[in-house]
Amino acid sequence: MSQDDQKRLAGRAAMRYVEDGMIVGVGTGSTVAHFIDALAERRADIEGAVSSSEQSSRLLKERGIPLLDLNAVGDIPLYVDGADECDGQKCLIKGGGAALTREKIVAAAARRFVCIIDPAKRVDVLGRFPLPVEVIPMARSYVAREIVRRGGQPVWRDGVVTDNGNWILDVHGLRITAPVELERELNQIAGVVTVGLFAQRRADVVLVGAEEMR
Ligand SMILES: O=C[C@H](O)[C@H](O)[C@H](O)COP(=O)(O)O
Repeated sequence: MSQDDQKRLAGRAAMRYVEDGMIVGVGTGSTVAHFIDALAERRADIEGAVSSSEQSSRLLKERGIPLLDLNAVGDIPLYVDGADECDGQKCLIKGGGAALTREKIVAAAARRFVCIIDPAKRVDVLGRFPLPVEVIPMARSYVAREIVRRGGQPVWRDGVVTDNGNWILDVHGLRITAPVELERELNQIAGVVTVGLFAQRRADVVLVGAEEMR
């Protein structure tokens, strides 16, 4: 089974958490694209979707799913999103697609976070995937130096501008054994907008796309 098939199975499996009349928070990425396809089949049953990126907003619009403004809806019952890595405590690395900030906002506003991944994303210790950090452009060099002081090797994702007009540093060389503490610490560096560690608000449910889901 291909990795894309595994993503499709995970995306479709998340539909069991979607209830009639619901407002659904929608993440970003190739696994979420499969979820959006499945959600489109039930678009008449739901109230609409709160999107976490311009990319997902486009997909949702193309499939006729009403887009809702987070400021107008308050808390949302369900958020479905992928991840770049997931450990045994449901802590995640996210932001490989640069959507981490809006993803973190929608996840924070959601009562339940269902994470959809293929098996390659599961790890014992987070950090093999470089940790994305969104930074205010003028702070790039300062934040990079602060990260080096903490043992990381930041690499600027040159040419990428986030939906919020900011830049991304990908931090290599971390072995993240205390994700909550690291998330808190990196968040406090001036100029950091969002750390792609989802540990304080981690997933509630993780669905791993695999053959036995068929
Ligand atoms: O910024 C992107 C997001 O955090 C994605 O959820 C993450 O990169 C996983 O994407 P994919 O499902 O394409 O592997």
